[in-house]
Amino acid sequence: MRLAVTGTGGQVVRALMERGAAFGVEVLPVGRPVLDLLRPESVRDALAAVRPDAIVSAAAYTAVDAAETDRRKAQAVNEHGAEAIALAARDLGVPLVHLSTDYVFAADAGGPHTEDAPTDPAGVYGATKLAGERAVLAAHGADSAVLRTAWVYSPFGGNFVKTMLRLAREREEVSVVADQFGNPTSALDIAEGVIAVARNLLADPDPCLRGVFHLTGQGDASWAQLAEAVFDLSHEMGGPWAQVRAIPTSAYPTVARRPADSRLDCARIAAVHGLTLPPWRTSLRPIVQRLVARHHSLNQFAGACS
Ligand SMILES: NC(=O)C1=CN([C@@H]2O[C@H](COP(=O)(O)OP(=O)(O)OC[C@H]3O[C@@H](n4cnc5c(N)ncnc54)[C@H](OP(=O)(O)O)[C@@H]3O)[C@@H](O)[C@H]2O)C=CC1
Ligand SMILES: Cc1cn([C@H]2C[C@H](O)[C@@H](COP(=O)(O)OP(=O)(O)O[C@H]3O[C@@H](C)C(=O)[C@@H](O)[C@H]3O)O2)c(=O)[nH]c1=O
Ligand SMILES: [Mg+2]
Repeated sequence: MRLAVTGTGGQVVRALMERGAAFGVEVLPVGRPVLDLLRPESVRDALAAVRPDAIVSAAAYTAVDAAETDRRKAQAVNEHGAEAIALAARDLGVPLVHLSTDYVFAADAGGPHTEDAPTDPAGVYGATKLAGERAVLAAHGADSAVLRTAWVYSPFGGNFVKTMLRLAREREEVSVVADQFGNPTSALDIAEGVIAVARNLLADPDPCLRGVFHLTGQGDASWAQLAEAVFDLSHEMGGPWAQVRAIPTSAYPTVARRPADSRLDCARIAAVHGLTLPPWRTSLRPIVQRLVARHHSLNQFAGACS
């Protein structure tokens, strides 16, 4: 299977590049400057050029706080860019797997949320991602799966787990909000899920396989619990450790409001696509291991040169 993926440096695209080979999938990253979601007219030809059997839409404007003051760009990428990809997939006659987010749910709604639960994004990022889901389903709903995932971490790009390890090197104590709950999810697990869904779409025209699905790691956490798990694993592996100081959201002001409980119910994708991701703590371990090991080897290198 030739799988075109939008973006080149993002967490999910890099996870797909790493995992693709093991699954017999040729992963073809297509990103800037050739495919630029701010130039929707660039999208169709860029994707057509790699002759994909299926397309994964993994590029997005993901800076949650910056989106609040950059609405036009967030909307251009997350809504109009997503629509351009769906129109291209429709033109090329190939299935589309589009990624979306738990931040489509309201700041104060209780989870776990099913796919049919009401959405009401608290911020611009979530609002533009929700508009993107709708644009994708309107353009190519007959052959698209929208996968809402959450709290993505990986050895790649920028993410909360990497931020926590950096802070643990700098400080003895890190204050982290303990009243926002979600489902931490490994980008490497998402990559495997995306490949499985793309295969199912190619193999079977059943409409039940299309539409919106929730796909996260098993189990939930607060950001403070996730930070604690990162520090404990890191410590066990000889990496940095810090004390987590559990704080309320009110003590950590951010530009964007975030959901207090964006936990996702993943029963539908389990029933329909036969897909369940591992518990987040299981997948976190090898990723912290890689990040700690990478830091050690960088330090050794720096030592050898000084
Ligand atoms: N990160 C998270 O915690 C979560 C992410 N998601 C969703 O999952 C998907 C993948 O997220 P993730 O891998 O973490 O994303 P990252 O933030 O790691 O990477 C963003 C990707 O989008 C690309 N991109 C941004 N702007 C443009 C543009 N104008 N034209 C082309 N490409 C662009 C980047 O390009 P470049 O390669 O050039 O850097 C990069 O590849 C997204 O749809 C996101 O909304 C859902 C839930 C949680
Ligand atoms: C860095 C830091 C963050 N926090 C808080 C702020 C916020 O409420 C929470 C998470 O912070 P971050 O900004 O790292 O995470 P955030 O950018 O909100 O992560 C989100 O990204 C988008 C793309 C998604 O789709 C979501 O699923 C989710 O993963 O932790 C602390 O309490 N202490 C800290 O030191
Ligand atoms: Mg962030």
